[in-house]
Amino acid sequence: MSYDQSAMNELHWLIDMVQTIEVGLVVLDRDYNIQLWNGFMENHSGISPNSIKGKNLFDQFDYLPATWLQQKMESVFLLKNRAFISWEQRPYVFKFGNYRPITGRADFMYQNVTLLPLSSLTGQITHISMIIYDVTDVAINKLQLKAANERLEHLSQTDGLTQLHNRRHWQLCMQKEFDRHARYGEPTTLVMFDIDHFKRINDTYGHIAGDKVIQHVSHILRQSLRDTDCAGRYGGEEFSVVLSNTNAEAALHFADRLREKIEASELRFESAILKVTVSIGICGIDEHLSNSAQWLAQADSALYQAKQQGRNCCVIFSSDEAE
Ligand SMILES: Nc1nc2c(ncn2[C@@H]2O[C@H](COP(=O)(O)OP(=O)(O)OP(=O)(O)O)[C@@H](O)[C@H]2O)c(=O)[nH]1
Repeated sequence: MSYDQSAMNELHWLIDMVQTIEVGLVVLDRDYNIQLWNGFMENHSGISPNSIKGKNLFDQFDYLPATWLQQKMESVFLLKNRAFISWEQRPYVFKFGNYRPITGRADFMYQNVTLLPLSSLTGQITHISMIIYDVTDVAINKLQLKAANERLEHLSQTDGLTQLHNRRHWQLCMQKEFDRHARYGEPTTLVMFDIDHFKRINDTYGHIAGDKVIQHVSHILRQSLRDTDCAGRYGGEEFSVVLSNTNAEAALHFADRLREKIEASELRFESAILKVTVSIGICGIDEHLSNSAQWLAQADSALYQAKQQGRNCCVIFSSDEAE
C-alpha cells in the first residue's frame, strides 16, 4: 500500500471514529460558527451536520449562557489553553434528554465539557473544539450518595418522636452558641422546660397518649420558634431551646407566650381531652459562666425553681435563689 493510500485510510478511519464516538465533538470558528457537528451531537439534538454547518452556535441554541461561555472560549483563543466545564459547576451546556435506562431518573444529560484550542498549519488558533462527555451516570450516583448522606445526617441529629434536634445535636448547637457569645459577646439565652405531672398522663391514659402529648407540645414549640432558635428534646418530656440574640427578659416573653399557648391548647386522645402545662427555666448567658455545662445547670436550676413555685410558670435563673 502506498504512503498516500495509507494516509487516506487513516483519515477515513478518523472521520468514521469522529462520527460514531460516544462523545460530542463540535468545532467552532473565531465567530462561533459551527464547522463540525459529529454523530453524537446529531443523535442527541436531532439536528444534522449539514443543516447546522456554518450557523452561529449562540443563534442556534439561545438557552446557552452566551456571555459566560464566550468569556471561557475567548480565553481559550487568547491563552491557547484548554478550559473545562464540570457538571458540578453547570449541570449541562447542551440541553439534551437523558435516554439511559439505568439513570432514567435524570431529566437531562449531565455533561462535562472540554474546550480545546485548534491551531492552523501556521500555528494560529483559528478554531476551538468542544468535547462533550455524557457523565449522567457519575452525576446521578454522586447526587444520590449526597442525598443519602444528608438524610443520614438529618436522622442522626433528629429526635424520632418530635422531629426536634436530639439531645446530642442540640448540645452541639448550644456549645456553638456559647462559643459565639465568648467571641462576639452577643446576648443569648437558654430555656429549659418540662411537662408538668407528665407521669400522670402515662399512668392514666397509657404511653401512647403520653407520646402524643410530647408531640403536641413540640408542635406548639416549633410554631413559636424563629429560624435562628435551636430547639431540642433534651430528655423524655423535657425540652431545651437556645434563643440567639435574645436576653433573659426577652426570653421571658417568649417563654410565657409558649407556656400560655400550651396551657390553652387541648389534645384529643380517644374519648378523652388532654390538657397539660409546662414549667420553664430561663438563663441568660453572662461573663461569669465558665463553660456551657454551667449554663445548662443554671437553666435546669431555674426549671427546678419553677416546679417548686407550683408549676405552670417561668423562672429566670438568679444566683441568690439558687444558693
Ligand atoms: N409516653 C412517654 N413517656 C415518657 C417518655 N419519656 C419519659 N417519659 C415518662 O415521663 C415521666 C416523667 O415523670 P417525672 O420525671 O416524675 O415528672 P412529672 O410527672 O412530669 O412531674 P413534674 O416534672 O415534677 O411535674 C416518667 O413517667 C417517664 O416514664 C416518652 O418518650 N414517652
